[in-house]
Amino acid sequence: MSDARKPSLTGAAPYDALLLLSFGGPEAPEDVVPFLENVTRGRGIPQQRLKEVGKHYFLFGGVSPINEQNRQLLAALRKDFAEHGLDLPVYWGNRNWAPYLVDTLREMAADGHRRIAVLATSAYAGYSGCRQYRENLADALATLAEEGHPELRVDKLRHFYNHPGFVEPMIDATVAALAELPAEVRAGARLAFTTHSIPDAMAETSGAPDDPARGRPGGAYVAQHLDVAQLIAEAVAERTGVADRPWELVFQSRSGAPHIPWLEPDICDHLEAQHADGAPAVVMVPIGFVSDHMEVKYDLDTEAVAKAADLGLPVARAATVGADPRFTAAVRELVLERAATERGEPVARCALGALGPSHDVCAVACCPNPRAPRPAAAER
Ligand SMILES: CC1=C(CCC(=O)O)c2cc3nc(cc4[nH]c(cc5[nH]c(cc1n2)c(C)c5CCC(=O)O)c(CCC(=O)O)c4C)C(CCC(=O)O)=C3C
Ligand SMILES: [Fe+2]
Repeated sequence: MSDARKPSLTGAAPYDALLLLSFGGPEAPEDVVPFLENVTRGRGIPQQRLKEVGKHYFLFGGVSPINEQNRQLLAALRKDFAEHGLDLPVYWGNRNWAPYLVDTLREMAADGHRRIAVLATSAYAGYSGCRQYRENLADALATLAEEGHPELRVDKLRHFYNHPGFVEPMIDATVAALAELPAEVRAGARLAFTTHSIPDAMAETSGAPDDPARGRPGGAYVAQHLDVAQLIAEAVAERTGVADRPWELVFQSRSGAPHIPWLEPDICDHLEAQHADGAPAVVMVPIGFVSDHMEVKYDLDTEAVAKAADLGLPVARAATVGADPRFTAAVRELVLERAATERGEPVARCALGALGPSHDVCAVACCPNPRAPRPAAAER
């Protein structure tokens, strides 16, 4: 640990609270349709796709695992902070379901909080994972200002995709998933790193205009995922002694109209191609997600697993980070790091891989809204 880092990681001032900001999901069958309406309002998702996605939720009793996972993360963060003497209350609010962001911010204001650090449960750059959350924050702040709290300030913490507290648990999970495969296919098993597909155009413009990850094909979204995939593949090679295990970044959970290009290949097409190519087994590693929510439970554990069974291709799926203690420690470090920065103190930023630590404050032109420009919070 560098000298610049140690003395500055002493307190959360100027922050007086942390907000865990997430997607939200339905918790009962009657929640499913209103939830999907919240998600897709004004976003041009075909009715047919909505019906289809509704079925995924009904298959699980209308309950998405995401809220329970966020409750667990919230509890784990509170425990981690308490154990490390960090006296910083942690709140939770969502974009698409209760507890709604605006209600949580109202509660935070009523509790006297004014300067709020925000952790979005999305590790990478991009409109859906970053800017849209900042637009949601701007909307909520506007409402709170009308209600007599114009003084609230929110700072979104930097992208954590390349933080060791996010990457290291995924390395362990990949090694564990390999061990679940029949012994005879383990050494030959290939890795399929998966993330949410997004429209090509959204991927192209993801990140800051001056981001080192930009200026090459794919934009920041793909470049960041490739960096993480490379890190995990290298570490897994070292841990398993298999040096040349093939890996690829693939995509899942495509929605949107068929004529609009989204990132490919899809995981199911990829499994088919791998099988045809003679792959003895595939481990799916969902690096795009922080918990085993519906995109993982349905699109991978249900749909992709069924596809693999049809093909007779052995597959295993690596766990997501969830509430791993290394991840909660990383969140604490990110809060303390940003707090020190805001106080004007020097601080080293922890990051693995080739791209370096991400920016603290997004540029106004970061990850542009694909539909129409809208105000976003936490930008310069
Ligand atoms: C990049 C990205 C992440 C990863 C980053 C992050 O984690 O934030 C993510 C996460 C999630 N996406 C989720 C659910 C949905 N996403 C949808 C639709 C869309 N996602 C998109 C992108 C992303 N989405 C996009 C470009 C659309 C098209 C419409 C639009 O431009 O907005 C739809 C509509 C129906 C459909 O699938 O077509 C649903 C239901 C859930 C909750 C799961 C649960 O309930 O457990 C989570 C965590
Ligand atoms: Fe999504």
